[in-house]
Amino acid sequence: MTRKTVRLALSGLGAIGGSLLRLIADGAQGTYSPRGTALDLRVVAAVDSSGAIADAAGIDPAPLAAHKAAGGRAVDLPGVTVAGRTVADLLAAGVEFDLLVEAGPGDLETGGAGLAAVRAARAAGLPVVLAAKAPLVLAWDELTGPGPAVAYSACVGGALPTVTLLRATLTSARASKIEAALNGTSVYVLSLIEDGLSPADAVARAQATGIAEPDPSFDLDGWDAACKLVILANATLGAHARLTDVDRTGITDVTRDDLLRARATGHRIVPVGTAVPNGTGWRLTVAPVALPADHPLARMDPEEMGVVVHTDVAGRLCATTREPDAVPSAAAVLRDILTTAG
Ligand SMILES: NC(=O)C1=CN([C@@H]2O[C@H](COP(=O)(O)OP(=O)(O)OC[C@H]3O[C@@H](n4cnc5c(N)ncnc54)[C@H](OP(=O)(O)O)[C@@H]3O)[C@@H](O)[C@H]2O)C=CC1
Ligand SMILES: N[C@@H](CC=O)C(=O)O
Repeated sequence: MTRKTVRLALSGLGAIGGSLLRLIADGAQGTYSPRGTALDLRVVAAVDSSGAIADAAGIDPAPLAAHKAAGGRAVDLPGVTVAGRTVADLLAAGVEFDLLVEAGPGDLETGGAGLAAVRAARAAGLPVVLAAKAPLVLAWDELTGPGPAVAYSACVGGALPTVTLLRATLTSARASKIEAALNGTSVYVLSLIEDGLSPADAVARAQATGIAEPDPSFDLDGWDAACKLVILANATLGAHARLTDVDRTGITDVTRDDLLRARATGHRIVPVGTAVPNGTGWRLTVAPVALPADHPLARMDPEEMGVVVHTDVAGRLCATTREPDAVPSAAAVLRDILTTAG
């Protein structure tokens, strides 16, 4: 049997990065890639807002996760070498790794440190697994074009393999409409508001689970859902869409009265990203929509996300995922690591 050590650099050590470290520490990956290679995952470098650290022998993932969960800075972890501030600094310092995981914050204007890290890794010939969506949305053609692999399933609905599912379905069918409720925070927050929580308390609850973005307006104003819709449409419909193509309305104007009134008429207001053909391309919208109560996305529980694809010959496909915290998305990152590196 083939056995392989995969040296990881992990950029971003928050909800996703920390969950991933714990999954690796627990051996949750089994030890096999989908191709049957036995993999030993070794974290040899890590980056947070304090800087970049490295240890060629491997940074023990459990103590690093515990150190971060306790509010520590990566550069203060005992026994590691500090190698600058960024992934590019790691590479310039000669730190060797086989794959970059990018799980830092997203900057939708410039791509920020995340896009810079992805570019540095790929320029060095290294594949990348993304949890951060901004690099992909801003540089779709570049990151999905020639060059080292970029895997991104965690960017489009956590552990729900939306891209794989839609690509398989659309191999022999044409989509007439895609509906995607893939911003878990908005679904959760609206459910809590409907239950009587204030918007501020509902957002605080979402933040406590680890699913909300560092800046929750990224969720509440529909940016995260718009990113996911762009990625989904580009990956499965060949849409060549950009963020500016999405007609976007967030959930901040939805009141408890709106939610209760919808219920009283047999509907539920759900934040939905929709793609429908508009002649030559696709019209993309993100907005809270009053769906009939028997619609698959209206039947989701507060911790679920889901996607529905309406097709010409393959029927209507629906899939949902229940994700009460960041762990399932970290599992999606792990799945991409095993698939890419194995
Ligand atoms: N949370 C979730 O459920 C999901 C999140 N994502 C995406 O994953 C990414 C991370 O999300 P999440 O873990 O929740 O976010 P967190 O805010 O929990 O963590 C962000 C991490 O990035 C670090 N960071 C900040 N600036 C930099 C920088 N310049 N270089 C490297 N690291 C930096 C932070 O450092 P420090 O610890 O020092 O503050 C922190 O460790 C986001 O892009 C998000 O959209 C995708 C799927 C699901
Ligand atoms: N903030 C996002 C996290 C995953 O992408 C969400 O709420 O779905």
